[in-house]
This record gives sequence, C-alpha cells and structure tokens, in this order.
Amino acid sequence: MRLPERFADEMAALLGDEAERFFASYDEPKQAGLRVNGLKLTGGAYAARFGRGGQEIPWADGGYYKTDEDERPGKHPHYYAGLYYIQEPSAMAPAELLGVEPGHRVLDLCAAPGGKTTQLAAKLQGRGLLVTNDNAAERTKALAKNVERAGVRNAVVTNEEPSRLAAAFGDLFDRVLVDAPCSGEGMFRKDEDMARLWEPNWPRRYAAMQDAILADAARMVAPGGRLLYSTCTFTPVENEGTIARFLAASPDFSVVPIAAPEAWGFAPGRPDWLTPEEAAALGAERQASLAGAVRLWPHRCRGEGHFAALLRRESAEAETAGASAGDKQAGVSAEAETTSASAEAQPAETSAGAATGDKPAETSVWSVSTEGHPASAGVEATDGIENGPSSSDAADALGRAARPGADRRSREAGDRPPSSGAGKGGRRADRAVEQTLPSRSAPTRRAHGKGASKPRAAGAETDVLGKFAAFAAEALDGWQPPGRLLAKGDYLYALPRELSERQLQRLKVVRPGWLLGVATKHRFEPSQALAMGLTAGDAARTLLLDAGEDLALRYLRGETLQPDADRVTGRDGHPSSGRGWTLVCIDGYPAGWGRWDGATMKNELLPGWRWI
Ligand SMILES: C[S@@+](CC[C@H](N)C(=O)[O-])C[C@H]1O[C@@H](n2cnc3c(N)ncnc32)[C@H](O)[C@@H]1O
Repeated sequence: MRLPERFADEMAALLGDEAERFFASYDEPKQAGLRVNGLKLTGGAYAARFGRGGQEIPWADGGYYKTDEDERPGKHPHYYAGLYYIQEPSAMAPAELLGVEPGHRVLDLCAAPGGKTTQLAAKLQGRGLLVTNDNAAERTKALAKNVERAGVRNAVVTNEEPSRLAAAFGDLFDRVLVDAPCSGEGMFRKDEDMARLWEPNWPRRYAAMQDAILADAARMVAPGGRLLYSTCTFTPVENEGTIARFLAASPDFSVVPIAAPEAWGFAPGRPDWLTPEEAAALGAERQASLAGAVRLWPHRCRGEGHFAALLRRESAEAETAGASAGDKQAGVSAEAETTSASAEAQPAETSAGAATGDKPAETSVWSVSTEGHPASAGVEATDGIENGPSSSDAADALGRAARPGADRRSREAGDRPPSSGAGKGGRRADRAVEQTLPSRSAPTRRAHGKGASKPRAAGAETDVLGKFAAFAAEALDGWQPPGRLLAKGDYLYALPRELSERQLQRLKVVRPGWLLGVATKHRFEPSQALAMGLTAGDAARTLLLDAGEDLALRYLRGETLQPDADRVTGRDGHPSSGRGWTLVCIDGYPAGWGRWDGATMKNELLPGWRWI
C-alpha cells in the first residue's frame, strides 16, 4: 500500500534495522477479530456451544481472531443479540491492561463508538459504575447503542468536554481510560483512507489535544487509582511524548510497568525517542520509566499499531497495600494500590429511601438528550464497527482542532444544554423525581390522558412508575431493576447507585443510566435497552428462536411472526397462556420485544435495531 512519504521517512529513521520488517507488514493482511461479550457468556462457553470463535487473542478475554475471510460476523444473529463486539485485536489491549474489577468506578473518556466501553462493562460484570463519554454528539448515538446492545446496565453516557466532567465528578474514578484521538498511523493497513488523509502536521496537533485531555482526565483519578492512556498511532510525540509532558507536570502520577508476556509480541515504550526538551523536563528516572509502556507493532504482534501506558496516582495508603488481583489479570507488574471498589454486588434496590444522600436536587437542570431515545434509535454513526478511529474520526477530530471557527462552535456547543432540555431562553429546569417502585399489589395510578410527547406536569412522573410497575408485574413476573429508579419526563431509567443525580447536573447526558422504557398515554413501552440487559429467565414470556432458523432472521428484519403457539413459553418452559410483551430470544439471549396475542407476535424491534 502507499504510505505517506513523510510518515515513511520518519518511521525508517526511528526503526533503523527493524524498518524493513515494519514496511513489509503492510503487505500482510490486516488483523480483525471479535470479542465475546463477557456480560452474556465467556469466550470459552461461546466457542464450545456454538463452534465459533477460532484462534484466541492472547491478551483479550473472549477475544478471537477472524480467520475466515468470507465470514461476516456483523451479519450473524448473535451479533444482534449482543453476544460479541467486532473489534480489531490490538484495540482489545487497553481496556484489558487497565485492570478493572467488579465494583470499580470507571470512566471511559473518549469512548465512541464504544468498543472499549463494552469491554470495560464486561469487566465490571454489572457492579460499580461506568461513565462513558465522547465529546462528539453524533458519535455518542453509536456509543449509547453499542452500550445497549451489549446489555450494559450500569453505564451513564455523556457528551461532554473532559474539563466539564472533571468539574462535575472530581477524583471519583478508580479507573480511567483515555483512548485518545490521535493521528491514527497504526490504522493505515486497516483503513487506507487514513493513510491518504494523513498530514505531517497531524501528530503535533493531536499531541496538543492529548495534553489537554490527559490533564483533565488525571483530575478524575482517585488517589491510588489508575489511568490507561492509549493511541493507535506510532509517532513518539503522541505517545511517550504525551506521557512525558504529562508526568513533568504531574508529580503525583507515575508509570506502572506493563508486564506483557513475551509471546504477545508487545514491545516496550521508547524513552529514547523523547525530544531533548521532553526528556530534560522529566529527569532520568521518570524518563526511564516510560519503557514500562507498550507498543504494539504490526510486524511484532498479531494486530494493528497501538500504544498504551498505564499510570497510577499516588496515595498514602498504597505504600502498605498489597498487589491487586487486577494487576495479575492484566499482566501488570505487582504494585500497591487502593481503590474504592466495593467487594460485593449490591442487591437490587428500588427504594428511594435507601439511596441516602442522593436526594434529587430541587432545581436539577440536566436533561437527557432525546437523540438516542427509542423514537430516534435508528440514527447512528457507526453501527457494529469496531473501535479505533476511522478516517472519518480523524477528519472529525482534526476538523475541530484545525478549523478555528469549527473549534469555537464546538466549544460553544459544549457549553450549551442539549436541545431537548433547552427552551429559547436557556435550560429547562426539569424536576427529576426519584421514586419507590410501587409494589405489585399497590394500585397503579391511571394515566393522565396525555400523550408521551406532551410535557407532563411536575409530579406526573409517578405515573411512569405506576405504568412500569404494571408492565413489570405482567411481563417480567416481579423482576425489579437494579440501582435507583429515576423518572425523567416520560422516560424511566435505573441509575447506578454510585452517582448522585446532583453530579449530573449541568452535564449533557445521553443516558443517565439504563433506559427501561417510556410511558405512553396508555401503557409502559419497554426499551430495546431493557430487553438487551435482561436474561431470558427474567421474562414472564419468551419466544425462543434458534439463530439458524428462518423465524430468527424474520424477527430481526422486523416482520410480524406467527410461531406455533406452544413456542411462546413461560418461565417453567411450558406454553404460556399469557398475552402481551414477550421477550424474543435467539439461542437463549434476548434480541428484542414482541407482543403476543395468542396467534401473532407483533414485532417491536425498532427500525434502527433491525437486520439490514
Ligand atoms: C480513538 S477514538 C475512541 C475509540 C473508542 N475508545 C472505542 O474503543 O470505540 C477517539 C475518540 O475521542 C473523541 N474525542 C476527541 N476529542 C475529545 C475530547 N476533547 N473529549 C472527549 N472525547 C474526544 C473522538 O470523538 C473519538 O470518538
């Protein structure tokens, strides 16, 4: 393939003897993979049960190389059921190296379209908190959708600048991932457009963006917590250089050496590639520590180009604490740390009373963008495409940095409230109501006779809860969502307990938690996100389809189905006499909703979630 001349010259100078092998790698096929969704099942279980998978990616739990050229994993029913994410193998390394454990509070700062976010969510196993953010509004639609497809229940999706998140959250997070916007040199083999668009001034421009992002990200790391910085580019100024400039200004952070097994083929970071200024500002010891970062070269390991550095924020307690299990899992050399991870999963809780200290603010002003809500869930930027920037990402990100007008507009937009919450004169003062879910026996309030699109009076949100309770009693047989329930207008969410609503004030929030559904005039309509986050056993009624059967494809295409009535079964596995919302599952995993009337299954799969 044709590489940009300046890039090739620079790589030849950096790599010396190795350059020939590096350039030869561009004649090899690009690496592709998929990662089984650990929220649903393990990679081993997936491979054993379905005979799919293949060769394991050694550094990624549930990661498999795509070896069959003809295979189209994005066109398999399992993809629609959220059983895996299509992801380039090297891109699976950063989230793996961060050492996330269930219960951690995790921030994914530059997250769209969400490959690493879904991986982090799997590490959390539904416990703790995942705040996932991207400053590009359009891209957060794909992010929210990928979070939902994966069945993530403890994520908050935001569309913010890092500085505004830092102001809102402070040093809340045990783990922070900064998968930074970069010049994307490591993706040239995967996406030739990246090579075509690349310009010699990109690395420096991205480096300036990375410096700003990293400084804000660091403010959000709890003492003793960790930050993983990654790029998919080779140039030192965006890798060791960014870390060196950051460390020079941040004495409370240090590099945690990544001890990757030799068989993975990861190479050490290169402190010797710092500029004299970067090196001088750092001092010899901290400079040498940069060798603890890793470089993933396409001629040395089986993946595209990446860089990752793991940083740790000091804490007094850490000096005496032992090495964490996360270190061992992540292949990170043992060292002391403290985190605020809760050891055990919290039981489901729907009582507002138990969420002490998290009382809704009287004048909460955050509002949820309607962009990703069911009505518009069909709109998305990158569906099913794995992570890492594409040529359009790069152009987007660079466009913001390169065109002063565009940059100013985006900054200004970042200061505005989302359209859904803003009236002409500014932010709408939504009053969030946190409520106890009425018990199944409690009388359900009647609807107010207002359509879902019409504004509701303050307090009318109780009706959302009543309708949800009626829905849950009938269709979910008493199942209760985890976290705290929050009715926001007609929408109902389950909020992770680790965040208070107060902390979301003034942020652009795409999802304040797990979107359960929306109350319409006459009923509660469960969301696709709810379906994807449930298990087949949670539903009172299921239609169980096999991935290979025609009905499964027809369901995914949005067709009305007429299955044999005895295929709609209750929890006991026997034919159900019930009618109404039914969880449609493929190979045992939810794919969406249907409505069963005893003969026909009305297809409730939203257009944006269908097989196209
Ligand atoms: C390498 S991509 C992220 C890929 C993603 N982590 C994944 O695994 O799917 C970098 C992302 O950073 C976002 N970005 C650029 N500048 C940002 C900023 N100042 N704050 C937050 N996100 C930013 C871009 O919109 C882009 O989606």
